[in-house]
Amino acid sequence: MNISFFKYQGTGNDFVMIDNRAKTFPKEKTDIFSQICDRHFGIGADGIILIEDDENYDFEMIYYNADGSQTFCGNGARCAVAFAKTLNMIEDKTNFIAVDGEHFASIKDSIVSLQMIDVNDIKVNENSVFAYTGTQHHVELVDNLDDYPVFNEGRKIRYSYENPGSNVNFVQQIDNQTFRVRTYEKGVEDETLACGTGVTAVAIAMHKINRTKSNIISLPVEGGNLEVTFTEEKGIYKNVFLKGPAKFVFEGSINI
Ligand SMILES: N[C@@H](CCC[C@H](N)C(=O)O)C(=O)O
Repeated sequence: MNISFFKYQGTGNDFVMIDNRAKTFPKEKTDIFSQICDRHFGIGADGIILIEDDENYDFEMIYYNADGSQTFCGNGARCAVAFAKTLNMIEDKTNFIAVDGEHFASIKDSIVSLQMIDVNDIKVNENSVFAYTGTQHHVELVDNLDDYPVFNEGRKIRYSYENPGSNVNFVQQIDNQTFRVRTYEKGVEDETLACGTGVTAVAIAMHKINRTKSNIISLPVEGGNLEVTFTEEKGIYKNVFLKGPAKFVFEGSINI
């Protein structure tokens, strides 16, 4: 079967985007996701996104990690918005639906600002914070992020959470509103260059534990820079926005 695809990246978190409005993509083939995402034998990507029509929203975004598991993806959603615009499904603003609920987003000059779900599932532990931002995130401050063994430590922590586990974000504070982040992603089972739901969890966690009083947080990641803004009311984080670049890389077709 020949499948047309478009490759996008958001701060180096990379995705294969498929226009599945005709519903021809064989989602039921469980190994298709790992085949396509394989960086040697496939196209290579952290995940795959299907764009489908929806009765009540501009589109539905369906996200699969490289191993075929399904969840929400912040950078993937920002890329989905850029892709939907090139498909002429939206103009500069959109309401779309994903596995964690509805999202609003706007796009200007390849910068996508994405509204995330309200965040109220936050647990402060002795040396870490857990936050659910559309998917599971462990957040931990470390001293020297450059030399930190993100893969080995991330993998251990990822499996210390009950199924489906957790993504793991290691953080270094740079100033009173800037936090550098490196993330081990479950479902990719590796460090990625950026994680949108991850930096959202970091921004909220750092506010929650009083590392910052700002509600505009800059988050340098391995693949660029992201920004998270929010309001906080009685411990619930609302109006949470993730902002950063989302770019087309190349298009093609693959025989699978
Ligand atoms: N990179 C993503 C998160 C993708 C999902 C994650 N691997 C999981 O399984 O929870 C992002 O930008 O949010």
